Amino acid sequence: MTSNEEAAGRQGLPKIQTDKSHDEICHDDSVPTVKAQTIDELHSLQMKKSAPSTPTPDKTQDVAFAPPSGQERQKQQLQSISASLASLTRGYGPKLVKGDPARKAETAGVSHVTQHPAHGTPTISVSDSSLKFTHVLYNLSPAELYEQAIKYEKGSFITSTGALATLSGAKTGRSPKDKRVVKDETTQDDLWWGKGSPNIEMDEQTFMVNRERAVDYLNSLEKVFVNDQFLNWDPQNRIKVRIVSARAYHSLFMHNMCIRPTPEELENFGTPDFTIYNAGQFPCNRYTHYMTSSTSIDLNLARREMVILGTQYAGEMKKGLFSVMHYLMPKRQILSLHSGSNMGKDGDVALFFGLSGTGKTTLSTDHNRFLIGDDEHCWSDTGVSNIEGGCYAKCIDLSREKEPDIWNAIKFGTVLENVVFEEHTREVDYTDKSVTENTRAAYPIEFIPNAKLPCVGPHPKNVILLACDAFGVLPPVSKLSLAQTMYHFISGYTALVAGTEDGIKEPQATFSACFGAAFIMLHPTKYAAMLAEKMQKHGATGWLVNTGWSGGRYGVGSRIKLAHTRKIIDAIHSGSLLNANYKKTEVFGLEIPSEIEGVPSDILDPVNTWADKDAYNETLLKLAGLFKNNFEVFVSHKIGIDNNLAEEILAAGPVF
Ligand SMILES: Nc1ncnc2c1ncn2[C@@H]1O[C@H](COP(=O)(O)OP(=O)(O)OP(=O)(O)O)[C@@H](O)[C@H]1O
Ligand SMILES: O=C([O-])CC(=O)C(=O)O
Ligand SMILES: [Ca+2]
Ligand SMILES: [Mn+2]
Repeated sequence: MTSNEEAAGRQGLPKIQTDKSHDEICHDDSVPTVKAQTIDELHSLQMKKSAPSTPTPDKTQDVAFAPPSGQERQKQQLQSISASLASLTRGYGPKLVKGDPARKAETAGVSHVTQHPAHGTPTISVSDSSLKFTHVLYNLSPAELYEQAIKYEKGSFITSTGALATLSGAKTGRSPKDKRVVKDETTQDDLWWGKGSPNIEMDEQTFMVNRERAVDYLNSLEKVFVNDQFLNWDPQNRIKVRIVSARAYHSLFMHNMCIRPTPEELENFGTPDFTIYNAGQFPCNRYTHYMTSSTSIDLNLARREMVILGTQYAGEMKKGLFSVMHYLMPKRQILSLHSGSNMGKDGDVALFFGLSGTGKTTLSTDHNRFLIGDDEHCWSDTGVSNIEGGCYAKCIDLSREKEPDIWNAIKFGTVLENVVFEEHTREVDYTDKSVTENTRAAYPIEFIPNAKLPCVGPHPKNVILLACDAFGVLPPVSKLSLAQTMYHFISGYTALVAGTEDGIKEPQATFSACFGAAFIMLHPTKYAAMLAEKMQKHGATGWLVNTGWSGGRYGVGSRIKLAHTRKIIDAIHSGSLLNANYKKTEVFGLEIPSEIEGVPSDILDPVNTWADKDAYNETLLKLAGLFKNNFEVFVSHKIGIDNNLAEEILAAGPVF
């Protein structure tokens, strides 16, 4: 107190007198006090250490047969991660310690591992990197990842519904032109290369240069996130993946998108089958051979590794792993598919194929059916299995009324990418495209109330091909012959409307083989042949559903109402559409129904909805021409199904 204040006090308020006449001690409240003597002790009481999830070995057991102790297992785990992060020139990995570097008290007692060169002589540190420790944040929980993101990553906020809003940085979509695949003796013959292929080659040496760059970057950090998780719900064909990343956002994204191991599964995880090094904040070196920008997404199938430099868009990890599955699964006679999948109460399964934005997630998330998965599946001899453990929904113009299950899934634990929210209330404005049109929500599949867990189902009954036709000439629904299904599957038509692929802003017709050419590794006809064989064997019916324009092309007509598309899909699922009356359209030769419950009949034949019939015919022929041009490369290609079908497929395209 200053003397002025003292003076003011003396003049103003009366001096407080404490009554010391009573003997009792004065308590400021009546509740019992905490058991801690110091603040640090109090804080140490707040958090319980996680209990070990497997019993500690019985001391009386023979030591040789005893499972490793908790400490031993921790050490093995760190050794495995250190090996993952090893620089290939130095031959050994970084010194690791588990836990958050900000919580010194917690990490101090944890054992650390150093891996020295094989010859075993004591090493004299010749580089600064071998003097430092890297903290490993291993399979953190969503709550822990939220804290990491909010504390350390600019642009991380909790929205009013509890989701974690994040920014993916300069890239808000995938960069297919920056994808590279190592061409070696094996992949040279196995993979699809050249015109139309997504696999742009790089050599082994260049891969190593980029790998070293990513690993050095990650090792230079104080801490890295490591996720050990699974892909594929089919237990016989499960793949173990490790994701090393620098951002809590990336770790939470993959926590949601891959299958989450139980504590027991995690303890017995062992060596991963595939590892991603995500150094997305750090660019590749543009002077490196094969590099055409600062972004590089590199896949090395022989080493079972992927390196990401120069893009923080999390979808690269998801779709990078999907590419890997597109290689590994067909080797086992299992078909990998860019499709959603759901199942009715009677066990009828539907697949939803389609390029980005055509409705796989929206239409497979159906309140009346069980969701198996929204984007990536396998079709094996035993049925369908989801590759992933979560969904990745487009959020632009999301509404509670039209997509209630997706709306409700955006809660605590969900990653919300690139959305705009109100500064104070943190309410998200889903119509706002200020950051990007490709706003996304990534959530665990359990967030959908009627998810089918485990995410597997029997053989599909319906195969629905979705196309968002910006020309407005494809019918809202057509029933396909097997040959037509193959023709449209190989064509993979849509008109891209939004910017999922970086740089595409204006709508434009796209053909992408197997409805996902960006991710396939083998020639499209290999997947098509497998699909034909499976559909034939299990008696599945193919459908083409236009979720795009009606009443004119983009700019003139409007997008088909989601409510109408849902009615069409309902009629496919129930089997009622199979028995409707059909007529064949001109040019594309598509079978279209005359009526569907809940859908205005006049929209079923697109010619009815166009005011200008000449414009309709002109546009129809234009689109048919685009189909024909696109299919030319496949005409010379032998489609490895029986010869009759191969010829039928060629004849199943537009005739004009
Ligand atoms: N008639 C319609 N049918 C389906 N979707 C529609 C329709 N009209 C508008 N939409 C909107 O189109 C978008 C479809 O996106 P969705 O997330 O389902 O794409 P996707 O096929 O899953 O793509 P990706 O592979 O990129 O995840 C949603 O935003 C949905 O609200
Ligand atoms: O990969 C992405 O960014 C989103 C997606 O599902 C797709 O494009 O098919
Ligand atoms: Ca999707
Ligand atoms: Mn997709």
